[in-house]
Amino acid sequence: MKAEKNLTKLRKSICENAHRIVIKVGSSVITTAEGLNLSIIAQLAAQIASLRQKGKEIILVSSGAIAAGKRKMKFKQGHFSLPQYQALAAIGQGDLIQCYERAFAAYNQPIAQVLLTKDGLTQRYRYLNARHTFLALLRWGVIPIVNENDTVAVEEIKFGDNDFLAGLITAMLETDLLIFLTDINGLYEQDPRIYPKARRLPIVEKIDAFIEALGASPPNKLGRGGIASKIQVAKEMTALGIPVIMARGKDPEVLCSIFKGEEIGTLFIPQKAHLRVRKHWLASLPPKGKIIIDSGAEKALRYGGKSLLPPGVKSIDGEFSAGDPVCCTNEQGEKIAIGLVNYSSWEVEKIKGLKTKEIEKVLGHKGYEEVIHRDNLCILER
Ligand SMILES: Nc1ncnc2c1ncn2[C@@H]1O[C@H](COP(=O)(O)OP(=O)(O)O)[C@@H](O)[C@H]1O
Ligand SMILES: N[C@@H](CCC(=O)OP(=O)(O)O)C(=O)O
Repeated sequence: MKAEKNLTKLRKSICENAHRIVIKVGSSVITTAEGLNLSIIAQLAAQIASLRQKGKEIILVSSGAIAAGKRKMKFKQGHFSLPQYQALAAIGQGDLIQCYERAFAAYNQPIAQVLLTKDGLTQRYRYLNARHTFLALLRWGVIPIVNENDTVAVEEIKFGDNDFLAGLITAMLETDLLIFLTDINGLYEQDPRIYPKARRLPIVEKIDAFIEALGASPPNKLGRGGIASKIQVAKEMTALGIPVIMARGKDPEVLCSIFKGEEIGTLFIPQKAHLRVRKHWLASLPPKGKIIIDSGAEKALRYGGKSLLPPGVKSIDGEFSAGDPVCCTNEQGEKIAIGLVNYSSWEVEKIKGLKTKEIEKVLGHKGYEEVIHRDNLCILER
């Protein structure tokens, strides 16, 4: 009873404090065998509009273009080649966005269509452009409605594309919460299609081997990645400190219930303090010294989310102890990041430019591979 009460409290506090939220809607939620399910779309729009009115920032990642394309072309279920799926997505995307446009217009809620590819986001300037565009939309109170740009995304269309895309956007925008709306009320301890008596897991504290093994079940006909991609993304997000909720999107009040803290679906608990909060704190620390890094390390830190390793260190400035905050700059003196350093200044002086495996030989001990671990680094915006 006490545990239940605590769980409700936890859910409530996560949802109440979540300001920026990514909601991913699977094809299984908004489509039927005949095409798009307009009443479900209307239902979701009503709930999302009410979250907006409460001041929440929402990014909606929605599948459904392929199903809409099939309806338009009057194709029955059948087998399609990859280019045909891509063509169907291109045909259906317009319809999908039109349906959302109409549904949100009822609440005077502006929306924007954003088509992305995962690999596009790994390129530095595209990543930054996408981030800035999203932030501009959110500042204007617009709901970005995102889908994979299926025409160019060959690999992605085959496996869990939008689940991963939702994860990428969640991390890119330092979102407070990711919600997967799918056709089932959360994660079950066994595949419920095979074991109808399987129990739902209301909470997952850690994504361990048992939870990961649940991902072995194949997706439904309409879905792409199935439960596996959701578990994988939940693992990545909770490691960043972002909670994830998985629930049934067709339940008429699903989002309202989630935000009331009701015990529905599965809550994946974050593994540490929210990245944004922690990084905010890091950025506020007065640096004790300076580490000058080369252009390869600058790129790895800024755009790769990587740790700072000894080979990337060119020189140091000032004296600091292990655990102190230090500022990383490039060779032109531009500040790149602030982080908590694993080694003292004299140790960094000795291991700078070396390969990681040489640390022990030079220092006589190797506590860490990284000079600064990425979890302890806050990249400064340009
Ligand atoms: N352990 C499990 N718990 C919950 N659902 C599971 C499990 N194993 C397999 N599934 C299936 O995964 C499906 C959800 O994945 P998917 O079809 O890809 O949805 P979406 O279209 O929302 O991305 C559910 O319908 C469910 O039948
Ligand atoms: N981009 C495709 C979605 C593919 C996809 O990820 O589907 P799902 O597993 O249902 O989220 C479409 O719009 O149909």
